[in-house]
Amino acid sequence: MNDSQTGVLALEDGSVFRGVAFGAKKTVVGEAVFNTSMTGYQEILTDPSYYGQIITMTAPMIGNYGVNEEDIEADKPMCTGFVVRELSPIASNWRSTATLPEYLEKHGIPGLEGIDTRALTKKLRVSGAMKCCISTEDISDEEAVQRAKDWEGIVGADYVKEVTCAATYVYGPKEAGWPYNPTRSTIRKPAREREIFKIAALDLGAKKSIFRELAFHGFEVHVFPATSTVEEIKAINPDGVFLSNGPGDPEPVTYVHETVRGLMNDYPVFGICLGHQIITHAIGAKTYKLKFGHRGGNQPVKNFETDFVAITAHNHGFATSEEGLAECGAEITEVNLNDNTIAGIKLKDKPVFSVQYHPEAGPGPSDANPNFEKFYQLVAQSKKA
Ligand SMILES: NC(=O)CC[C@H](N)C(=O)O
Repeated sequence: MNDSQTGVLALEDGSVFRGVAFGAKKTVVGEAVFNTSMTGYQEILTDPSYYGQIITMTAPMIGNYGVNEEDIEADKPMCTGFVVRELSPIASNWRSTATLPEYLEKHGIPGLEGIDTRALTKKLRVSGAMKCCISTEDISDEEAVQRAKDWEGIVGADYVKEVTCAATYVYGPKEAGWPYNPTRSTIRKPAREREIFKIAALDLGAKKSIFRELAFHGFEVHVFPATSTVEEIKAINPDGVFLSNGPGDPEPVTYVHETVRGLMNDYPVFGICLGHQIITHAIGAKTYKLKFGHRGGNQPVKNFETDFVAITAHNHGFATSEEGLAECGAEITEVNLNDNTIAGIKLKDKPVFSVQYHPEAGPGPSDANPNFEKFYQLVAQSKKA
């Protein structure tokens, strides 16, 4: 390590970690969060829900299999910065087209290695998610701490408008490579010989794998920008409505709450993560910021309707509040067994349901995948009725 390689990570509480710079040469500020997934760093980097965040991976070695053209949730990395304990000196995989540092450099994302990620994670667990600055340039510890403190933070900011699509597009079984997608390394059982339903999806910062799963289950997904109006969505006469994941605080995006309020009475609705939090607000209930959030692939969720526990993928820093939920017409269907936070809700008198976790995984276990089939059946039933 020489001086030009030293980088710094500073937290708003004054803690400073020094490490080795990789990726882009830059100074950035964001929310420090940690992800406990063992693999899937490329999906994590490109998940738009990480917009505004500096991700620390708790797995001790990252970068071993490089990066490829397929395992992406968006066309470029969406997080603000990336922190690892040890960057693998070798990137080895038959699908790999570049190394992790090359990829981050190309897309202007700074990375740090050699950070004591265990100490950092413990700090975040005790104190909660914190404002953070990482720099791969030559700045002092004091300046890095000051920059972290000066950052306005994620609460109250609308990040959805930064990551939603610019125009409407269609992603159906055909676009997903039906009957199977030969560019994916796994051949998926498609929605063969079943009726294809047309759904409208509000793109709040959607992961590609969610639309892929919807398409594989028999949905032609008409993707709409987050600012689309109720009239624009109703104009395509959809069979159902889907609300995607997305970054930031669910509370300030009131224009999305209103759109969903205007659709909820007329269509079956399914929401994932931010989509779940948006349904919460649309019915008049509340969300709150979790201390340090859930990010990883091993979160146990109990479903009261099936009595099953699923191991699920999570990436969220906010959660639905139990307060006032029943009065607003919702029922809790699932809870996270680690901390009893709400992991799923449904409306008592409407075909509307949502989950806080990620049934598409990407990366993570597929235990919760049946949620997509549940939505398909809900749409099929309401079409018949
Ligand atoms: N993955 C998501 O959709 C995240 C939702 C929201 N931004 C949160 O952090 O809670």
